[in-house]
Amino acid sequence: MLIAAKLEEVLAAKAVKALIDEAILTPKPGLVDADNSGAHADMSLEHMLTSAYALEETFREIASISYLHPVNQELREKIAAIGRQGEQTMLSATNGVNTHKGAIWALGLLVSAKATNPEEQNPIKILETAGRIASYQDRYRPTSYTHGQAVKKKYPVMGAEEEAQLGFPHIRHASLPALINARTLGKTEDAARIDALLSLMATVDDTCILHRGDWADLVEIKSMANEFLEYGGFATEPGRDIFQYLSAYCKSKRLSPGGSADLLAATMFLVS
Ligand SMILES: CC(C)(COP(=O)(O)OP(=O)(O)OC[C@H]1O[C@@H](n2cnc3c(N)ncnc32)[C@H](O[C@H]2O[C@H](COP(=O)(O)OP(=O)(O)OP(=O)(O)O)[C@@H](O)[C@H]2O)[C@@H]1O)[C@@H](O)C(=O)NCCC(=O)NCCS
Ligand SMILES: Nc1ncnc2[nH]cnc12
Repeated sequence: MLIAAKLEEVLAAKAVKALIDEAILTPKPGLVDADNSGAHADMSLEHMLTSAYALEETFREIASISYLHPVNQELREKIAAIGRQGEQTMLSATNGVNTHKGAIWALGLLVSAKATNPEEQNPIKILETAGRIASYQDRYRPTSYTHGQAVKKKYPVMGAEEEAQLGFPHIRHASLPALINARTLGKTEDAARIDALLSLMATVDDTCILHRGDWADLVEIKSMANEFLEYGGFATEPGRDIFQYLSAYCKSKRLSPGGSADLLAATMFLVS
């Protein structure tokens, strides 16, 4: 078994690598990538990378506090405090740009889950443990109103919180199988990751999309992402065409699938 100090380093490095791999994956519809900033006027690749590196200490602290810790209310509240501090670290590093709030949440929970039982290798079990941790009430949660809360008042959707509490169903049923299938089919790693991202965009009720856009936008984006996958992705001309159309749609309407991007990073953390 890895000793605690080494485990902290390994898990924090893996979480940061997942954030970097997600940021540099190119092309991505509506998201910041190595070519452009997608639907974002205030965010660049530099913001994403600076934020990722700044968060290493946050993930290390989460791993350290979670090491062999029982899954209980105390653990939930300890990592919530570190996660909230991590959000401040992110905002300081990016001059106030919200690059990774959802990713701190998802990856923070996965780092914690893995550290509670370092022997566990099965991604599904790690997701289940993360779901159990997320299901304890966070009694010190600030009362401030978030975009996710505003969206959930308007539409009957699950946001980032429910996604985690249910053990990340979209990772289990969409991105993890999509990534593994694409690798098995011999696709390049970038093509496999793009398939995984689009499998999330085809299914996730992304509160980032619903906050900037509306229900019709979410339906349209899901439908185009589905078509991309059905056409065989970048391997076919109709697949490439629909990807261009989806990217143009997101950019012209300022729509960003930030929640799907976070879940892709979480997927890569599990099966790097
Ligand atoms: C419980 C929390 C998840 C808070 O949840 P809530 O829904 O209240 O909070 P939000 O502020 O809306 O943030 C949730 C972020 O999660 C991502 N996301 C969205 N939809 C989903 C989904 N269906 N499944 C999974 N993840 C999802 C998304 O993050 C990305 O988008 C961010 C930018 O989004 P947004 O704020 O809307 O846009 P801005 O650019 O800021 O504004 P505009 O320009 O549009 O005006 C970006 O950061 C991506 O990461 C959502 O934003 C949880 O966060 C919490 O309580 N944390 C406290 C600490 C804690 O307990 N930690 C424990 C583990 S560390
Ligand atoms: N690549 C990306 N672009 C914009 N928002 C994001 N949130 C997480 N990853 C992102």
